[in-house]
Amino acid sequence: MRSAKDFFRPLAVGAPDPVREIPFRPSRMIHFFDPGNEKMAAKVPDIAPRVDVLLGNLEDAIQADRKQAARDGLVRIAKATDFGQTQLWTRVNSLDSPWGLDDLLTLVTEIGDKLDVIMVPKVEGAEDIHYVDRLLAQLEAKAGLRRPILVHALLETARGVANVEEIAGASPRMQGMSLGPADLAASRRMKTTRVGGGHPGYLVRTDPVGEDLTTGRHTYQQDLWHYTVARMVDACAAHGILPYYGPFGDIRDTVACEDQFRNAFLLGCVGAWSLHPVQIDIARRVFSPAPEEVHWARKVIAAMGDGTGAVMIDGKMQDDATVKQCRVVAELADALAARDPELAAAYKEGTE
Ligand SMILES: CC(C)(COP(=O)(O)OP(=O)(O)OC[C@H]1O[C@@H](n2cnc3c(N)ncnc32)[C@H](O)[C@@H]1OP(=O)(O)O)[C@@H](O)C(=O)NCCC(=O)NCCSC(=O)C[C@](C)(O)C(=O)O
Ligand SMILES: [Mg+2]
Repeated sequence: MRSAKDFFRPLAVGAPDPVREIPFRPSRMIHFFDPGNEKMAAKVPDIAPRVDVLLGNLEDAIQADRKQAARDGLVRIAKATDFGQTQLWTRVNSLDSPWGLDDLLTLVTEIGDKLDVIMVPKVEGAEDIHYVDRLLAQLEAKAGLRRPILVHALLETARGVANVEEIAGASPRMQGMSLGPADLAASRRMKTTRVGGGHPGYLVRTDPVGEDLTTGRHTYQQDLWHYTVARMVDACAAHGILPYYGPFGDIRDTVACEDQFRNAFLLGCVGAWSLHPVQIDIARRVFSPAPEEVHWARKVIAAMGDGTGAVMIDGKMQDDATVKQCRVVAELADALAARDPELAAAYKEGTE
């Protein structure tokens, strides 16, 4: 482990200084697209202003013989597009694949000035982040980049989950983490065949009434991802980085997608992935606090003065801890309002 004194030193001569804090930028939806797919690529100019993050995916879901086309497509699109306030991310191929090294070499050299974050899949431990950290520093120096590219880890192996805290703290570049439920399920030998979401077999049942075991007993489906998301949220919060729910593969089931996203939002995640245009507005709705919540939070903050003591508002006790929760909601609302004029108006209404 590096000494605390060296932690914020560049890892290559001429590389930009690492950031000391991860800036909070709205990232309610990380919209995935295949940069080698002409139909999807053609939609980029329309989609870019509607999403917080646009991610050119090079890894899974891109066929082996289309990897080069996807990489070249991303370079072309990044050079030709003005993304405005929208962040540009990529997911490179895994570090043990035949493509991961060339992805990093090409992208940092060609479009490093446009890329905000590189998502690294199948991160197993701090050693994977250390490898990427040094390589990025070398490439940034070579390309003459002025700001460091940040790194996002995909938590999708059992070993990655076991090492989640050390991954979160492995480098000042660590921007955040997403849950990768499909690979994680396989790695854990879970018996699901889905990409995220629940399963009807994972449930609890109410106790029997009398001798009859079969009737009058309600079942409640449980959240398969609660444990992992909660661990990821704690690891991220402890290291000042941002947690995200990942993909929801049942594109048609917009209702369950919204539920899964909302669970993650309530637990502390700042966003989720959209795999299809239909999921963009779901993520926007879920990861933007409701105007009533924002108005309530501001009311509590105003009533709590210097933030200490206890007061009663609408029959509910408020104190030093509730005002902190309210600040989380109000600060998120301010950050989102600065990006989204419709939200700014909704958050303002009723407060004047
Ligand atoms: C699901 C698919 C095949 C359905 O694609 P489709 O063409 O069958 O759907 P559609 O409803 O017919 O599409 C309508 C229109 O929207 C376009 N379109 C469709 N999707 C997009 C998009 N994302 N961005 C931009 N445009 C899109 C599509 O091209 C079409 O255009 P058209 O009207 O001109 O014909 C398609 O949406 C897709 O490929 N999405 C991305 C999939 C992806 O990135 N998967 C990897 C992430 S999940 C993952 O990796 C797991 C993880 C984390 O690693 C782990 O848990 O382990
Ligand atoms: Mg995966």
